Amino acid sequence: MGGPRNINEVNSYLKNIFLDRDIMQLPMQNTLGKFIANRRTSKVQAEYNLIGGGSPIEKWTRLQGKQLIDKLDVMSPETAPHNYYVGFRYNEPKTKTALQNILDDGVDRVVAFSQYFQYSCSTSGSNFNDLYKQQNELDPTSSIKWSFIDRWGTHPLLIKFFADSIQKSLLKVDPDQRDKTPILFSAHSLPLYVVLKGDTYVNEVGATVGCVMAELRNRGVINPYRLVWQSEVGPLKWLGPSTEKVIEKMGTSNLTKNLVVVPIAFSSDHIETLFELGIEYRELAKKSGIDNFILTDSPNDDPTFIDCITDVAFKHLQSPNNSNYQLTSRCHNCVSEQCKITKNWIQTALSK
Ligand SMILES: C=CC1=C(C)c2cc3[nH]c(cc4nc(cc5[nH]c(cc1n2)c(C)c5CCC(=O)O)C(CCC(=O)O)=C4C)c(C)c3C=C
Ligand SMILES: [Fe+2]
Ligand SMILES: [Fe+2]
Repeated sequence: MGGPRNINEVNSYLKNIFLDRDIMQLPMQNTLGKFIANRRTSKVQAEYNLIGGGSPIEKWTRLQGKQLIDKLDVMSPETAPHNYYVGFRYNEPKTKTALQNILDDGVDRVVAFSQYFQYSCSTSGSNFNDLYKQQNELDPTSSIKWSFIDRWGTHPLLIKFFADSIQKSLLKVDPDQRDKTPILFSAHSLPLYVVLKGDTYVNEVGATVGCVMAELRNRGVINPYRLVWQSEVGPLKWLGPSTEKVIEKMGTSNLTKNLVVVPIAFSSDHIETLFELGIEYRELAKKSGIDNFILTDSPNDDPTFIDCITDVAFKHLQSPNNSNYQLTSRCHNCVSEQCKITKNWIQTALSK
């Protein structure tokens, strides 16, 4: 996704999002997309101001990349030296910039590693579509051997990371209330038409939650849990129940005074965790009667998480075709010509 590095980049960042037909299809997209972006700019700028004046997503992604390659050099000397390049979708450093750097460095073997754990056409799919377009333009003779890591939402170390951080958070609840405290898994929502088209994201987020809860049950944790959806934006209908409404109701109906909230679909901190959950919903919870609102840490540079991405990359390098039969299959009702072209390219790239 990427994020604005300062508030002057917010408007162009939002325009890039709302003009991308892979993330949102609007009538008269060129006009309506720009209109929504312009109308949203000052509100979003104020939110970025509250989290330090820009998104920390690049800082975290670079820290993750650096630690990943250092570990890989030791674990997989036969594929060393490893390097990492950051390719964001809506702000610099974009995929085009990353690819230009890759070509300038004379690299001939690249793994496109999506940092979304769960696959959606609106996120990883949009990035792979953009990657196809950029490589077609900058490297038309295909000097690079590509392979792809598209989803890893049930990796055992990812599950361990979330289970550990939930257990750590539950310790912040009084022992007599601890077992009753609800665990609220919150993921970025999708417009309903994307879900109905057959996008696999919702199922994949459910699978992550299922594995985390199975791990916690194994450890004797008996708390109730729910999966809820955050960050709706624009005029479409979105998948619910919404994180905001569930928090409010849990508080006003006196269901609980303690709540553990787990951002389950983000690999690092940014506006959706730091502002929306950490500031906006924390205040809402307080107003609604929830005194103890506990937000679990994002993966960022947590050692278990770094071990997780390293293991995902390591196993992939040993067997690069691992998960790609799923990647080359299309949504049941996908009508995007670009998805078809990209998936054909991926199939061809893999058989090279
Ligand atoms: C799993 C992650 C994400 C999904 C799924 C997703 C879908 C999605 N997002 C929008 C629109 C916006 N997203 C915005 C910010 C944003 N989104 C994600 C992740 C997912 N989006 C992240 C990590 C971020 C934050 C980036 C940062 O701060 O560094 C924004 C901009 C902020 C705002 O205006 O609130 C928009 C807009 C749509 C339409 C969509 C599904 C189709
Ligand atoms: Fe988003
Ligand atoms: Fe698709």
